[in-house]
Amino acid sequence: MAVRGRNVGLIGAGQLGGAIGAALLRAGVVTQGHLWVATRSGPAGDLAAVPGVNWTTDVEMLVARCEVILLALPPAAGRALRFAGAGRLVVSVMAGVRIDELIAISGGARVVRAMSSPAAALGMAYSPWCAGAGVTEADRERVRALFSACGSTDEVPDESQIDVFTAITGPVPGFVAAFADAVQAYAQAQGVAPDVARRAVGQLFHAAGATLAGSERPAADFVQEMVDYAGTTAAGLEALRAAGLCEVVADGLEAARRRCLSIGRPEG
Ligand SMILES: NC(=O)C1=CN([C@@H]2O[C@H](COP(=O)(O)OP(=O)(O)OC[C@H]3O[C@@H](n4cnc5c(N)ncnc54)[C@H](O)[C@@H]3O)[C@@H](O)[C@H]2O)C=CC1
Ligand SMILES: O=C(O)[C@@H]1CCC=N1
Repeated sequence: MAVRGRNVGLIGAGQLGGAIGAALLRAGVVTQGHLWVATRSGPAGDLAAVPGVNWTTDVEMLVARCEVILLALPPAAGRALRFAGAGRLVVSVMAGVRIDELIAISGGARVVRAMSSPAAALGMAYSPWCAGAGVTEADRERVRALFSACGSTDEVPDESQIDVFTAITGPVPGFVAAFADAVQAYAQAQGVAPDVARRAVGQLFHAAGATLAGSERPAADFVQEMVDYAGTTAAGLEALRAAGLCEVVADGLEAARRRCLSIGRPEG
């Protein structure tokens, strides 16, 4: 295993860091006793209940002991951080913090800018990543091992794509919850009881997610099949297209992507 037996340091154990830490331990990518976690105030979140985690508030001590450092702090706190990370693999999941900033934070060149999501706790996150120039092939294997424990993962060639994925796959349930809420509100407006509407929407998105995730086919194929079927759903899909669904979704995701460029910065 590319990471097994090595000390891994996690800075930040909140919504995302806690989910990633739990995923690494559950998958055995990091063995008990080899996970060091730094927070502002010691043991925190779900990880606090996990045996064998080494807790600290001393980032430098964590860095001194660990070969791989995961940064899961808020962007502003991350940008303010400095540690002696030269010679270590540093992997960040902080929104908007660029590779050049990670080099300044860590003092090293083996930096990876990534994105993940709290779905890592379920082993269902999507974790894209972009490697800085100092990252070796062995480092790439370690990054794949870390993020395979969280769900699925891809290396991308251009770090600007990490902003795109911060918008799309960072939040879970994220924008899908907004669509589900609209569906539930429609059902309730038609007289369906809230608990029935909620159960129906939960099952719908569970089944739809499993269908889409279990196929290599583009989602457009599934849409076209329903249009070609020319039944009730086709009428609804035509109405959604006419109302500009794709454009509205793109506008929302673009607003989130643009926010990546400013979040946690003095002007942001
Ligand atoms: N929550 C989410 O759904 C997602 C979050 N992210 C990114 O993950 C990062 C963490 O976000 P969350 O987990 O939601 O934040 P959070 O607020 O839930 O947790 C932040 C953690 O960082 C620790 N921390 C803050 N400053 C620190 C410092 N100076 N030294 C050591 N520890 C420090 C806190 O003690 C806490 O454990 C952010 O950069 C965010 O953009 C990315 C994708 C999804
Ligand atoms: O909304 C946020 O800022 C964080 C980063 C991506 C998902 N959640």
